[in-house]
Amino acid sequence: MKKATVLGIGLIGGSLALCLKKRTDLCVEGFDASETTLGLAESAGVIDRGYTDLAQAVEGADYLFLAVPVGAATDLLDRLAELPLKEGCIISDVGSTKGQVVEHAAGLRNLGAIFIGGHPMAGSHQSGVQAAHPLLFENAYYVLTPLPETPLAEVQCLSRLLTEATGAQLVIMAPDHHDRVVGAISHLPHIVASGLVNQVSRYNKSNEWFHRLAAGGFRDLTRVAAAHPVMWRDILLSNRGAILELMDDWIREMEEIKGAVAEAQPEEIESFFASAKRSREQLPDRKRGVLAPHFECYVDVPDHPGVIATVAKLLGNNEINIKNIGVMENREDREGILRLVFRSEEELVRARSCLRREGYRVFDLEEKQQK
Ligand SMILES: NC(=O)c1ccc[n+]([C@@H]2O[C@H](COP(=O)([O-])OP(=O)(O)OC[C@H]3O[C@@H](n4cnc5c(N)ncnc54)[C@H](O)[C@@H]3O)[C@@H](O)[C@H]2O)c1
Ligand SMILES: O=C(O)C(=O)C[C@]1(C(=O)O)C=C[C@@H](O)C=C1
Repeated sequence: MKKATVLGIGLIGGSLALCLKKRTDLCVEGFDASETTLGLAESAGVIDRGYTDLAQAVEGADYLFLAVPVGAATDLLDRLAELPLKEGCIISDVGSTKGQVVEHAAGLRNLGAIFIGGHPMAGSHQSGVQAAHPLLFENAYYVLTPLPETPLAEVQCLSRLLTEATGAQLVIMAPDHHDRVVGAISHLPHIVASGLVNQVSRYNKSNEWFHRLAAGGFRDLTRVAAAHPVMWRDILLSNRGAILELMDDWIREMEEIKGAVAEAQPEEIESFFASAKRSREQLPDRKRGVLAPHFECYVDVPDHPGVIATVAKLLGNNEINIKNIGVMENREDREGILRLVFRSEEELVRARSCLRREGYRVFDLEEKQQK
């Protein structure tokens, strides 16, 4: 039996381990600095076996996946280069930045394995193995960043394994291209969200109404600011070049709108919002992509345990099979939204009317985006 070892069994490593365990016939082992994490992961069936000893964890492995904060990934690669890895072993990672780790791996003479950078474009503000989920990467993009000299056979082999295990859509990109694009759509927005939270929190120290009145808009806009500070520290430190350029552009963008407000220019202000509205509405809908499940609906549900089972049972009793079920997390402290996917339009139509009969509010994708 072939073996994959995931190094770092947190949100992403745990989710990947679950994917590999559920959808491939690999033996899936784990390495983590925390014994408690390994114990949790073993007892929840996330990994077959866990180790705090790196040499034991990677011995005989056909695949290694580094899923630690990006600052720790380069150290781990150095340690791996000192160990006898299995001939032909493929090493990948899941880090949010690619330039630094890919360059570091290429510079390691004795790595004794093929390194191919990777980054699943799905995640959450949560962390730790408790938040791991086998459907986390379903339909998401999953970027691989091989170098021109990386053997094609290994890229194809890794790509096939990840497609089968995660249900994600694999794409190939150059590391620096990845870092600029992801810098703009993930890293800069994270800085802006955290900056907003810090600014309001300073005001709140002398007047508690700032936090009390923080409603849907502020909460939706800043959800990601609750993420793990170490992970984000490492992301910023490993993508400094791209992030500094993006921050300059952001400051210019703010200066422009500040100027329009200062000069009381209604047309400029309106055009600032109008162009943002147009672009926001044109953002591609991932769920309508190549892997698109077309027969889906969304359901408002109260945020209490057992609600997924209740909905699944109701549909099951009416002989409607759910192909996929997921909880959307974008509305903190309010009722949740379940996303239900069916195999046919006929099942979708019957599910809608069955749920509505029971008093659930059911809506489609466009309505969900307006919420
Ligand atoms: N969270 C997201 O949304 C997201 C999405 C895509 C990619 N990523 C990337 O995935 C990686 C992991 O992020 P996460 O959210 O799963 O973090 P996490 O905090 O949930 O998990 C990290 C795990 O690594 C372990 N660990 C840390 N340093 C270690 C070391 N030196 N040796 C052994 N174990 C170590 C921790 O004990 C923990 O179990 C990061 O590189 C991050 O950039 C995160
Ligand atoms: O959804 C979130 O909470 C995330 O922060 C996920 C997110 C992102 O910014 O989109 C965060 C970092 C990863 O590298 C990839 C995905």
